[in-house]
Amino acid sequence: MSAQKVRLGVNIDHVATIRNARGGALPDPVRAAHLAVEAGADGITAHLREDRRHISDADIERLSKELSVPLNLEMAATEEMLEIALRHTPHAVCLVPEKREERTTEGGLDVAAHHAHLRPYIAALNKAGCRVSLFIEPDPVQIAVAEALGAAVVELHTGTYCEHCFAGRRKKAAAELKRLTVAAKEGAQRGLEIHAGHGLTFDTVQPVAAIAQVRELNIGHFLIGEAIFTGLAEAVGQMRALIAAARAESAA
Ligand SMILES: CC(=O)[C@@H](O)[C@H](O)COP(=O)(O)O
Ligand SMILES: NCC(=O)COP(=O)(O)O
Repeated sequence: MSAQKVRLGVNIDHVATIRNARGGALPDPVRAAHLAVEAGADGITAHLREDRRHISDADIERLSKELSVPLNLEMAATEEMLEIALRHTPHAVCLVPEKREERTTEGGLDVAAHHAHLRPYIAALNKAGCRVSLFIEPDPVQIAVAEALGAAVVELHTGTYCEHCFAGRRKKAAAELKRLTVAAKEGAQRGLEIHAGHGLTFDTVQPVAAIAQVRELNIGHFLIGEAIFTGLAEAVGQMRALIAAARAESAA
């Protein structure tokens, strides 16, 4: 059986984190985006946070104008962000939960709890031609609600799986991987496109890439960190190769 390709979306947020540490223009996250594309990224992901701690409005404007690959704009489901998304109409909008005091995204968006707010919000994005993705936990209720809300895509949160891996909690990691696998199957059966991401590294990516229904992985923090040591092109190329190998092996 031939393996279907898993797209790699490179998240460039943390190039902007380094830039913002000094308040100037360097390093330029848009330059990193172009480099990632040259190295084989199929798309670019950028999270415009309410507090603008990394990606800025100007970055989104430049990415929207300059990219030759799809832009996946991650954002909280606020009125301010809706206005920005409708102005730029990126290829995809991924709705994520956001807390100002968190260090990073701590889990999936509870689409079941927020369905009344999300229904018209997603409809407005769909109407504008944006492909709506919901960043959720690998949970059957969340999957069912995502479908009912009219999202085209769910991005399954892999952060818990990665944390268990790093801490050496092998049984818990295996259980979380199972949850991801079951959720991916359930989502695909409901007609949703399955993406996954958060916290993935060279060591954790392959079991997730091997899940048959996964079509796209979004990876950022690790790749930008690895780029310090090997360069971004090498880091992206190595990640691409690991994903392709895992996919080929699972299809064999
Ligand atoms: C939603 C998500 O997983 C990404 O946005 C990622 O977390 C990078 O952004 P932060 O590091 O600011 O959370
Ligand atoms: N949605 C996940 C993403 O874009 C990248 O997350 P991370 O690799 O920076 O943790």
